[in-house]
Amino acid sequence: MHERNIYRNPHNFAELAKKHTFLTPYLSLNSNGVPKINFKDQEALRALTKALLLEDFQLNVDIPEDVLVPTVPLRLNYILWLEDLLAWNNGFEKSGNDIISGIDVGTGATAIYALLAAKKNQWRMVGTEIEPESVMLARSNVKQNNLEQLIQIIHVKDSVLDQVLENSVSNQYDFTMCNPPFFGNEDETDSGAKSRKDRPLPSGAKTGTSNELIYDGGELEFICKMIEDSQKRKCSVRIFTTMVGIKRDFKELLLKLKSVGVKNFTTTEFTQGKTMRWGLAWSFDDKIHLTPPAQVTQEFENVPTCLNFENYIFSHLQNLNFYFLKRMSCASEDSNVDIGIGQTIHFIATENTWTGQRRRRREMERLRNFSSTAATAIVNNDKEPPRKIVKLSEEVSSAPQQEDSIKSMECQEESSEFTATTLSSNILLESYVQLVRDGRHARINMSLLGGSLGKDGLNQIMTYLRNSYTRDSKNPSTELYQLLKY
Ligand SMILES: C[S@@+](CC[C@H](N)C(=O)[O-])C[C@H]1O[C@@H](n2cnc3c(N)ncnc32)[C@H](O)[C@@H]1O
Repeated sequence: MHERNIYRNPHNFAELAKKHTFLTPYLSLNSNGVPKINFKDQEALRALTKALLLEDFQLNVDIPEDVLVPTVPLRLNYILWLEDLLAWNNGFEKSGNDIISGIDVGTGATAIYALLAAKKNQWRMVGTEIEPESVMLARSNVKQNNLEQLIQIIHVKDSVLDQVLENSVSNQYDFTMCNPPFFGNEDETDSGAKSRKDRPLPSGAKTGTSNELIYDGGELEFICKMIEDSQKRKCSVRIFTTMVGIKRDFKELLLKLKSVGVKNFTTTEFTQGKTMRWGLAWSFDDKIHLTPPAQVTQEFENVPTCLNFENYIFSHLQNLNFYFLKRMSCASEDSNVDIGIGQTIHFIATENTWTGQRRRRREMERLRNFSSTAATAIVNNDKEPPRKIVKLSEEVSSAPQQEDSIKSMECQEESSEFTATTLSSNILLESYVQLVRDGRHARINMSLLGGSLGKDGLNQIMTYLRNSYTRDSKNPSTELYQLLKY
């Protein structure tokens, strides 16, 4: 189970039933006198799902008889994985009204994924569904939870992604998700040999109408169609994902991805008790992270409260002639990457201005002692990159991110003109730098986005920042240190 899944520890059914009394009739005692639920009883499963959604997500959901009863822990695993995928890409730098937006293909009568995503993360969701009855029930569940602002349920005809993405624009959706119909025909839905062997049913009761569970050709065919559709609409969605129920389907699915030109894909495992499912994610954008990006972290203790640490580090990076694409304030206690409260800077380095700094400083020191005129001449010959300490205005540190990015770029030296040619020609390093300040404790977390230097480059810059800070804190009369005091 995902490490953030709140259901990692066993449920306390007695406590749950005290608050949600409709669960009480389904409780019995095991041999140790501990309350248990019979997961093979569909009614009990339905009551448990309703109680968990109410208790943990304040979602009031109707699950009519004979429709698939979604198990909450397994569904939550998928949502948590999507959170990870988004966090590895810094949430695609959303802010304000520009919120995360996803599609749940085959949302079902309960619209469970759309409801969880909207309620837990305030993501904007479109749920697609082919069964008219399920569309009606899903809409009613959305309305009942006052989530119409965030969730739209679309009735699709015979299409997997084509119809919902028909009039979409570039990057309109951050992700798609899907729990595909599992079976190829009616016979397979009997919990007979084939289904047990290929896609073991959850150890609980078999629930769901035939139409919900069957697709001609089974999940393999459904996901292959989804992959084909994704190629046609590759610009509309950043990350396509689906659940996979039969492990051996991966072989064909990966071949299918290759056949449509996908190089960037990943798989994951979802487990809930004895039930095992898998996740498949792919993107046509090779810069999107589907696995955690390389990271380098440095902690700083006893940072003087009078020092504006974020601006201090930002100024150092600025003096290295980096290009700043964006600067964002972040306050995400709940975030997947535990970054607390602070700032994130997205930068690109196209020239190595950070190594050999100590040698340059010593050289300068020596020359200063020798003769100021001679020093100027020799330093110029040494092609010392232009240095300018920029005092950042309060406005820059607190302004909304779009303006930040422009202002940050305006703060650059003239020599750092930001052009597409420079960028594409020689990117040494592209990174997010997260700066977190908590009283006298500070943390810098750098995540690699790209560039020829890779993680080595991150380590070099972190060393440079650590050494600069150690030096400046021993000698707080330095110009930079003074300028960046509150
Ligand atoms: C296994 S159920 C998943 C339901 C729900 N998402 C869940 O996880 O509990 C698959 C759903 O996909 C729907 N479905 C089948 N073909 C579809 C299509 N082409 N487009 C959208 N939904 C489809 C079925 O009606 C069913 O509700």
